[in-house]
Amino acid sequence: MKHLDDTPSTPGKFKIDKSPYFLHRTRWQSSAAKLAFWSLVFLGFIFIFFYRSPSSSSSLPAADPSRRSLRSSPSWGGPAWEKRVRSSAHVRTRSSRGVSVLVTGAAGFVGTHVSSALKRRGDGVLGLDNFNDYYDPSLKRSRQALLERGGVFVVEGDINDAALLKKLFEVVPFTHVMHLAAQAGVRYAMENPSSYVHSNIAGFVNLLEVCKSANPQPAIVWASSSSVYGLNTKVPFSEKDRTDQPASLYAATKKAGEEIAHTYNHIYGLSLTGLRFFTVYGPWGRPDMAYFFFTRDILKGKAISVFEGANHGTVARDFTYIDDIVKGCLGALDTAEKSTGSGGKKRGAAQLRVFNLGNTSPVPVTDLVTILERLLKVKAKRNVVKMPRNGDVPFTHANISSAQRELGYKPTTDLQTGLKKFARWYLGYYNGGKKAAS
Ligand SMILES: O=C(O)[C@H]1O[C@H](OP(=O)(O)OP(=O)(O)OC[C@H]2O[C@@H](n3ccc(=O)[nH]c3=O)[C@H](O)[C@@H]2O)[C@H](O)[C@@H](O)[C@@H]1O
Repeated sequence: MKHLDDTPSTPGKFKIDKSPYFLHRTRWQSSAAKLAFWSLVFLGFIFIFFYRSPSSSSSLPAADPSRRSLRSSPSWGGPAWEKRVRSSAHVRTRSSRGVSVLVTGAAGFVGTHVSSALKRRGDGVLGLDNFNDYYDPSLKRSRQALLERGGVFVVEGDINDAALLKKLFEVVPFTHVMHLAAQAGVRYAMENPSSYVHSNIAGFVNLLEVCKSANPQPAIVWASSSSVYGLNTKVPFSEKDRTDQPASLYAATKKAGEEIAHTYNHIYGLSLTGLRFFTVYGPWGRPDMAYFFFTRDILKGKAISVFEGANHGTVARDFTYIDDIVKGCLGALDTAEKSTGSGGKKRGAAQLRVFNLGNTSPVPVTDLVTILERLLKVKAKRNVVKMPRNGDVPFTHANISSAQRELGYKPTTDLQTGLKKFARWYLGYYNGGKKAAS
């Protein structure tokens, strides 16, 4: 699989296979032939309906409510589907270290990059994504198309769908789960709080329930967030610092995830590693993030709001480039110890870890805008406004010594270099900025 930076990425460039075929005109010789034809079509429909119906491929009783919700979700199941699942999750590397990973949120920004990196090195990867419309789903579909060309099948489904998750574990004994599916975004939590509870808490618990019962249990690496440091003022943020003052509901759900991870590790022996990502950016990124929509608005000539802190204080972020984050994720998977339970029973103490994955050099948001202006060759229309009370924190700064020591994590991309790669991708994907991101 090619590296994601090098991939031609304009949505219009994805070619739909158009196999040449010919329509043969058939002259019906008799009405008996017509009758036979339509009877066959009818029988074909009946066969497809029963064969592909999930209810025919699951052993759960019909009264199970999770199965009812399944009826409204996209269809899954059946031998052809299982074959695709198995083939995508098949380990191709000759090394005995090859892993078979279920990546949730695979059509998301980090999920696409991690899935692609795992596949490139020969690991088995199966993606799962619900393709929700928090941001433009066509970007997620483009990422999916990219992954599928590289041999990664992305199953369309939700982490709250227990029957689907169980089925996936029945088909593939995943050694690892890379759990990246989440409701992201700090500010949106004020608009749609329940979506955070649904994905980041209920969905996570549902996934852990299935993992704890799986035999063998997988090791789980999952995305926490730098936002758990909340109102902490001690810098740089270390994993030992307090995280009991979240400033947003988003942060609170990620913090809750860390506590939930502790519980499942303690009771069931699940091996769990949480990664606190620090403002990840790069090609194929998230349109809800500032660097992304600043780029869109600068190119459109639209004014952008640049936040400042109290008393004209600087607002800064420890922006971290996606390739560095991917290396951290792979380091976490490679050093994850096996879970110790089986079939829901703990047999010994299991690994429980949390790491900062940041860049260790915070950059003011005003500097981010200046770099974008230089790269896009367009002057931004800046409105400097007081940071609204919407869950944002004034600055982040990671201490990464723990990840360095345990995962071999060493970020190497500064903001200037990373944004250059992002801008190149953005201009290619959105046709020189003429086709604006939504
Ligand atoms: O590191 C993290 O844990 C989090 O990083 C980002 O959250 P954030 O750092 O707030 O990233 P952006 O929303 O892209 O904001 C970046 C900076 O731009 C500022 N900003 C944002 C929006 C705006 O209109 N103007 C503006 O100046 C923000 O205050 C912030 O300092 C992600 O959106 C979260 O999902 C993630 O968990």
